Amino acid sequence: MSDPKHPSDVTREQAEEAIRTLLRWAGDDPGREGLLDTPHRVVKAYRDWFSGYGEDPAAYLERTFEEVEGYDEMVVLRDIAFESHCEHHMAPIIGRAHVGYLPDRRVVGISKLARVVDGYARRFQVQEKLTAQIAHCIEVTLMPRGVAVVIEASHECMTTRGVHKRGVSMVTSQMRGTFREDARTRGEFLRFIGIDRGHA
Ligand SMILES: Nc1nc2c(ncn2[C@@H]2O[C@H](COP(=O)(O)OP(=O)(O)OP(=O)(O)O)[C@@H](O)[C@H]2O)c(=O)[nH]1
Ligand SMILES: [Zn+2]
Repeated sequence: MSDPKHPSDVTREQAEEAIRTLLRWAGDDPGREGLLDTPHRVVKAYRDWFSGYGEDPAAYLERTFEEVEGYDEMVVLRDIAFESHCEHHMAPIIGRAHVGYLPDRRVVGISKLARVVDGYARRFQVQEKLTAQIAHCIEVTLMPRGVAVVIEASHECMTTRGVHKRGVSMVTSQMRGTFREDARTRGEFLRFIGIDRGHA
């Protein structure tokens, strides 16, 4: 398999064989008509769900605009929908990320913050790690006065299996720089994203 963006030495044939094994292990027959193309489809789906391994999210923040005349307040991108997978069960994590930063001269094209979220989400994740990776990436590349990341997500490993608690969501946050040090800045961010009861 020669895909320069795919950072693995496993061939497509090997990956498809692994899917056939799982189908057999679940109790079905990978040779029956309805399942014949399934390993191919699953491998294709994995390319989509786990495309983050072929990306360097920091690269999205390289292009910045210096000095956006007269603007020195926080920039917030809220409700960034994402899909990820938990590293414990390989089950989907479906959620929304809210990202804010206080620019120090450099601002970034706003879509790039969503690309950073996806670049880390499309990997096997733990929500705390995902939250920290996004905050760290923005912090070290843009060097802003502060960064805030809040993620709300539901974990299918606890809604569709295990404890089976539907409707539960996990909330994580990372506050860096001014957002950590100054309660008013943090409060303003939480108000912007609509989580300001009992969090500030
Ligand atoms: N902190 C944290 N825990 C997670 C995340 N995703 C899944 N988990 C939890 O990881 C834990 C793994 O626990 P284990 O006891 O090893 O696995 P398990 O036997 O399948 O546990 P149950 O899910 O309780 O059935 C579970 O409690 C999951 O709910 C995450 O992003 N962050
Ligand atoms: Zn899980």
